[in-house]
Amino acid sequence: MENIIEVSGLVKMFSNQVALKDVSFTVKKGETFGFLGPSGSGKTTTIKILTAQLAQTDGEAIVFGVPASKLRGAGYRKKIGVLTDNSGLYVRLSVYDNLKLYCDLFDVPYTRIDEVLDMVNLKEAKKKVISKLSRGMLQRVTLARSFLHKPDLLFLDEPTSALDPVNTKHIYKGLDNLKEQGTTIFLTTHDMNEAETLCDRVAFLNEGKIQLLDSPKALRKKFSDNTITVELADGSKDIINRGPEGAQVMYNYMSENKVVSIYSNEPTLGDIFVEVTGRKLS
Ligand SMILES: Nc1ncnc2c1ncn2[C@@H]1O[C@H](COP(=O)(O)OP(=O)(O)OP(=O)(O)O)[C@@H](O)[C@H]1O
Repeated sequence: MENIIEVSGLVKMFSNQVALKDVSFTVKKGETFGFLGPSGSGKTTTIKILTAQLAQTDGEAIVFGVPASKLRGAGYRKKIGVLTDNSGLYVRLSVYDNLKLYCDLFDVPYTRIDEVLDMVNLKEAKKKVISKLSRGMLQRVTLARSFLHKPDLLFLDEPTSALDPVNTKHIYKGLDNLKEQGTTIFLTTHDMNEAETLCDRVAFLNEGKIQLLDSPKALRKKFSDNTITVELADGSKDIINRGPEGAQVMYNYMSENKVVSIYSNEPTLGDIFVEVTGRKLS
């Protein structure tokens, strides 16, 4: 499968401080790639390098087959969408008028505005002035703007950090839609459920390096202790091993009608991150 992003040996220093020590990964066309790490681990710095807003100190960052630093032309601008905490919106204009400006910039018909506002559940606020929006509403307008022009590659830096669960779910549906249309998504988040829900693969960034990279499912399997917990009718719990011995124990419980519920002890992505790095994600 074609690689849309190829990063190898990426280093970024700010004065004497190392933000990225040695980062390497690839992102395939059409995948949703989660870039996870604790605060200050270099996620935003990586997005800025990949979108030509910052120059790396060393290493390679290739996007669409060219060095990221060369992505400045109008052709590339149309292929890439970016959501960061810098909203880039005119605070005295309405939501609609802001998006109209971006339609003009990207040569997109105004009919697209209602489509993207629908995707972020914000149709009713279209006439509101930006300065009067709540933090969550502002995040949704910024998100709508980031994919207004149907980019091939979308960078989302913590897209749901200010949203309530209903809007978060709505956004997930919208992102699924974009994925179905072939958009490649590079996503940073602190929210491990979000990563599990949206991402085909996740990379754990810590201390300037990638510590793990795989699909959430493969990581959970790799770090599983191969046990399941059985909750019994008397309120007690038994942890049993998978395999023939555990099967016999399970059979006995079942035939004595003692089983209330059974669940797997696979770790969450958050558990795995803590185990590998000894650090919490937020
Ligand atoms: N312009 C800058 N000048 C100096 N240091 C910077 C600059 N930008 C980032 N840093 C430092 O680089 C490191 C990585 O920052 P970055 O913003 O990439 O982290 P992050 O993983 O995105 O964090 P968060 O999850 O809090 O957004 C931090 O130590 C930060 O202080």
